Amino acid sequence: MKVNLEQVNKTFPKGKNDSLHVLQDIDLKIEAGEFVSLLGPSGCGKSTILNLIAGLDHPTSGDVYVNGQKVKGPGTDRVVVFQQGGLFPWMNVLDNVTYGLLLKNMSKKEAQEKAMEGLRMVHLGNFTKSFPHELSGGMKQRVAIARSLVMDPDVLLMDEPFAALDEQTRIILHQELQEIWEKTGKTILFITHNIREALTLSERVLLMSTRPGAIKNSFTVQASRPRDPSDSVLVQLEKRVMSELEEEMEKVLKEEFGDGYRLKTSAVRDRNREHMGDHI
Ligand SMILES: Nc1ncnc2c1ncn2[C@@H]1O[C@H](COP(=O)(O)OP(=O)(O)OP(=O)(O)O)[C@@H](O)[C@H]1O
Repeated sequence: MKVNLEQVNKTFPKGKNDSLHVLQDIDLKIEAGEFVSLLGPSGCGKSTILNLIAGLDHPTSGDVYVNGQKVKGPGTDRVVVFQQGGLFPWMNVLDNVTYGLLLKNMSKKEAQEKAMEGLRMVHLGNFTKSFPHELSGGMKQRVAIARSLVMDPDVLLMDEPFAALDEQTRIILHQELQEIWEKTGKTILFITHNIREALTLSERVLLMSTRPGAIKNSFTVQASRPRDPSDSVLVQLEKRVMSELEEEMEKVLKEEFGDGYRLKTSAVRDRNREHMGDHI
């Protein structure tokens, strides 16, 4: 077992005397080499789970294990790729990717060779001297992915890494990430709001219920790769996931707008398609 959460609860303090129960009794297992997506309505605690695995925060109760070891803080066995790649603007692409390796006391020559390998994997071998401001959003995220991969983490944690990108770029990055996953066999936990994105990329999609977040259902995606969104397996699965996600979204909206609120059932579907460049 690569990642294991056992009965994890997380509560944040809210104001002086109140608290917010964000995660409830989360049991989550990810096998070595698995690509798992975490899908759920806004605020259900997806990023909180990722932060707990990354060791950026601690559970209120329950335990988080990576490689059988209890997570006590951040470690080089786990790397996070965020929505904004967080590149150093004053460093060129090669230096950005080399940076973490030099911190591991690798020689400059070896670090640069490894960085070049990572950059070639994301097809940016010709952009080593460019600075982040000279790159498109998609290229910046590819540098961020290369920077994470060269650290050779056991687990790659991706928190909506493509959410800020345009549709075409996102589709290209989906292809690249699938290739990277197949080539490296990394264990990946990928957070997204987007059903199609989750189904295109993952072997397993975990659907979370609204706050306090719990794992509501797990869907195994058995479509062949490279994935084609029109594959009948994916289309059928998308419908099932969508109807369950709609239930959760309706709960969130009722909380926000009052009990009389009814979600138009097409709204989630249209939003997902719009996100994925499918303007039907
Ligand atoms: N450090 C914190 N202190 C207080 N509340 C927090 C903290 N971090 C997250 N929360 C709250 O916990 C809830 C879950 O947040 P989280 O970011 O994990 O949700 P999410 O499912 O990733 O949401 P989204 O999809 O909108 O990014 C939210 O209501 C958020 O406001």
